Amino acid sequence: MIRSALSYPSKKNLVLQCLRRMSSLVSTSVSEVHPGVAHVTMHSPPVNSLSLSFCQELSQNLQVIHKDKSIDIILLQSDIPGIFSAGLDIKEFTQPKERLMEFWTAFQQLYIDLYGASQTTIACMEGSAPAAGCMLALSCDYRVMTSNTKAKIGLNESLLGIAAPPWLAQQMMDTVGSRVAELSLWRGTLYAPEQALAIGLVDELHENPRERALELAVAEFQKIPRQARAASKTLTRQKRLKHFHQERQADLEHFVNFITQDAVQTQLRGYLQQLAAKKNKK
Ligand SMILES: CCCCC/C=C\C/C=C\C/C=C/C(=O)SCCNC(=O)CCNC(=O)[C@H](O)C(C)(C)COP(=O)(O)OP(=O)(O)OC[C@H]1O[C@@H](n2cnc3c(N)ncnc32)[C@H](O)[C@@H]1OP(=O)(O)O
Repeated sequence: MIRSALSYPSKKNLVLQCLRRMSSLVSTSVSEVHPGVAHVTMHSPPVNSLSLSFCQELSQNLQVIHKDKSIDIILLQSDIPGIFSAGLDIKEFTQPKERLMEFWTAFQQLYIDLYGASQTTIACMEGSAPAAGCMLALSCDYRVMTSNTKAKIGLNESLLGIAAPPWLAQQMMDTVGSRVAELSLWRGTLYAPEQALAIGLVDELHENPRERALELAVAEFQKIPRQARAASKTLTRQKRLKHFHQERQADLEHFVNFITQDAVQTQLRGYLQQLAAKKNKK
């Protein structure tokens, strides 16, 4: 589905046009909402879970935007009410080895494309962001979350019988500090907005995260010279990315070995059943 949210007469932008054509196939759309500011909107019902194709598409869109010098701020959002992203598509974890490898490689690439973006990125969270949904938010430079207490954010992997990969755990540590991250990781805590703000997992709460993110982008962030924003990001993220590239293959092997264990597969099937049971009770 294509979003044509061009709300002002912008100059012809071939890259964005190309993105819109690509986006018409699947579940992300890109639109320029203000000069230099692009919305990347996730719309993969019911819950924006990150399947192989969704990861690949989001990455592709980000890669095209990275090359577009006219865009210097990306606002990542969802158009599904109450949901930012439910994290990785759990059904992907039960696939054969070849597919698991492709899936994890696409997820790693998404991390590189979002965390490593030279543009300023803002996560506009109007709903929940568990696990890899939280990874998307942590990879952005700034996080605005709804104040609606139904929304939750955090790394709940342990409750599925798995653990976050080291690079995601590191993002959490970098954001909230080692001890809070450590407790959050083993407890699998999902935080309500006020709690998330209190520990620094999000930067702001707002009734309307999209409106606030656009205001921040235009009134505050665009006033800081673009090259200075990008250089500051490099200071804090380059070392992490370099390490990630060195460990990427080992991370892939570790994931496949871990996720294919019988005990882990049993836990994951149980978790999927819990989700289905919860839905049937509604
Ligand atoms: C050191 C070891 C390293 C090795 C690494 C190993 C593993 C990788 C580890 C970590 C990386 C990241 C992992 C993940 O992201 S795992 C996913 C975690 N996500 C969740 O736990 C979220 C689960 N979902 C929910 O809590 C809720 O659905 C929601 C998001 C709060 C929304 O609630 P709502 O009430 O609106 O919807 P429903 O619950 O009714 O769901 C609707 C529909 O969607 C299906 N669904 C929900 N979430 C997922 C999902 N993540 N994947 C696949 N499907 C999902 C749900 O089952 C319903 O489906 P149905 O067919 O019944 O309509």
